[in-house]
Amino acid sequence: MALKTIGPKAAAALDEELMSTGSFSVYQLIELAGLAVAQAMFKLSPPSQSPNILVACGPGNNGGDGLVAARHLHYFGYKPTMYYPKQGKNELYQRLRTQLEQLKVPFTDDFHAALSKSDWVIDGIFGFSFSGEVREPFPAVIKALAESKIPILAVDAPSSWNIEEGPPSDGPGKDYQPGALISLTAPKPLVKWFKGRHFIGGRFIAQEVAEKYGFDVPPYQGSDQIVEIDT
Ligand SMILES: NC(=O)C1=CN([C@@H]2O[C@H](COP(=O)(O)OP(=O)(O)OC[C@H]3O[C@@H](n4cnc5c(N)ncnc54)[C@H](OP(=O)(O)O)[C@@H]3O)[C@@H](O)[C@H]2O)[C@@H](O)CC1
Ligand SMILES: [K+]
Repeated sequence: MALKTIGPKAAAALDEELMSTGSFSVYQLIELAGLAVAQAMFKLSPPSQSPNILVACGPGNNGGDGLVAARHLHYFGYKPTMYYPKQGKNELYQRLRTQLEQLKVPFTDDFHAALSKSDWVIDGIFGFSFSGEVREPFPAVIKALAESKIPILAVDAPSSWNIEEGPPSDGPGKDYQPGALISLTAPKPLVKWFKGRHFIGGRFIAQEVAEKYGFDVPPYQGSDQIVEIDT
């Protein structure tokens, strides 16, 4: 049976509906999404095996998920390092950054040096609002991710992939195939081209909302914020 997915327009509409009719704040959604990302990381490799996690964050909410995930990773026992070259305007991002700085989580400008010292990378650069060609300063970062042998957990989408059409046929993300992906709330159409371990997170969708948008709430167990599914 084909996995039910939601496209970028439906995903953005769902976000809007959660925050209007659903009365959620973006703070809550990002917090729960980021917690799910951190849990997926723990499931993939605990801090005893891979303490050094490079968290690459973009300017939107995908980056916000990365900032929150890093805070939880710190408390889980990892040593996250942040690469956050283009901070978005929303005041929320500054709050999340300050929370990390207070924990002495380092922020670096040198992505390549940080990558060489990492055990895993979390790709929180672009999510469902990415479109077009990758703009500066991210092409070199995406290229390094595509070429790296270090395992990667992508948040909601492998950054630079077209949300509906998958991996780009050209450009820095041409050969980018991360080993793990966590789809938030529901998989996006690009999962058709994804070959690694696949988790779903974002445990804040009521059954009737999922039905309205045409996807399934996965079978979360106990207090888990994530479910691993077959790709
Ligand atoms: N309900 C859910 O599922 C929830 C989902 N959540 C998460 O939010 C994510 C969606 O977040 P989002 O809408 O803020 O946008 P996102 O994908 O982070 O990136 C957009 C930014 O990237 C940039 N940009 C775009 N194209 C570019 C290019 N070609 N080259 C370079 N830059 C480019 C552009 O910035 P600009 O360059 O315009 O300043 C824009 O601001 C979603 O995937 C999930 O992870 C949860 O946190 C909450 C609950
Ligand atoms: K991403």
